[in-house]
Amino acid sequence: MYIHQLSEKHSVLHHFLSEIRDQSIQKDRMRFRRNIERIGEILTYEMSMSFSFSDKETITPLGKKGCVEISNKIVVCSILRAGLPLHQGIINYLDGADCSFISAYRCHTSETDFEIHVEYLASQDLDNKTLILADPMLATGQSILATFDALTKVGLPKEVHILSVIGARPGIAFLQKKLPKETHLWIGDIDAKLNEKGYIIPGLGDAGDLAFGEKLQK
Ligand SMILES: O=P(O)(O)OC[C@H]1O[C@H](OP(=O)(O)OP(=O)(O)O)[C@H](O)[C@@H]1O
Ligand SMILES: O=c1cc[nH]c(=O)[nH]1
Ligand SMILES: [Mg+2]
Repeated sequence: MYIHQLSEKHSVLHHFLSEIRDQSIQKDRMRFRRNIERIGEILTYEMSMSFSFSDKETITPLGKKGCVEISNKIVVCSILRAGLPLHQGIINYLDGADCSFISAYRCHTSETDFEIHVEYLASQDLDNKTLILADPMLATGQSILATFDALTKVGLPKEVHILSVIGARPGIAFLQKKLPKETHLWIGDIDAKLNEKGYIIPGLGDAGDLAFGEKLQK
C-alpha cells in the first residue's frame, strides 16, 4: 500500500486537524462536520495529482487555451455514517463522480470485542473504475477491509484509493497486509495506537457521534 500522510508537510490542514481533535471546538457539531469536509477537499486535491488527464481545448472570450481534464471514471464510496461529511468534501472537487454508499458499524459482543456488520450497499458497476473508499477514522482497519471485500464482489476497480482523516498505526499495518499492494491511502494524520476498545489514541473520539449525535449501542 502506498501511504500518503499529508500532515508530513505543514499546511492549513494542521489547523483543521487541530480543531477536529480539540474537545471544546469539536462540541460545535456544524464546525466539526465542516472541518471534516474541508479535510476531504484537501485530500482530494492531493489525490487528484495521481489521476490521468487528457487534453482538451477551451474557448475563452479572447482565444483558445489548451487545457486538461481528469479522464478517470470515478466512483466515491463512503462508509455510513461518519463518512458523510468526508464524502461531501470529496465530491465538492470531483464534480462528475458516481457516488456509492455502504454501511459498516461495530457490533459489540462485549465491552472490548466487536464485529463489523455490513448491511447496506448501493453501488454502481465498479469494473475498471477508480474507486475512492472514504471513512474519516481508520482505527483497527476492519471497517475498511469489510467494505473493500463487499465492494470487490460488485466489480473489479482499476485502482483503489482510501481516503481517511486520522488513522492508527496498527490499523494501517493490518490493511497493508490485507489489501492489494497497489492500493493508495491518502490520510490526514497518523496516531500511534488504539485503546482496548479500538479507539484511536489520542485520535478525536467518536467521529460519527461528533458529527451526528450519540447513537445507541447495539
Ligand atoms: O477501523 P475500525 O476499527 O473499523 O473503526 C473505524 C470505524 O469506526 C467508526 O464507525 P462506527 O462503527 O463508529 O459507525 P458510525 O460511523 O455510525 O459512528 C468509523 O466511522 C469507522 O467506520
Ligand atoms: O477512534 C475511533 C475509532 C473508531 N471510530 C471513531 O469514530 N473513532
Ligand atoms: Mg461511530
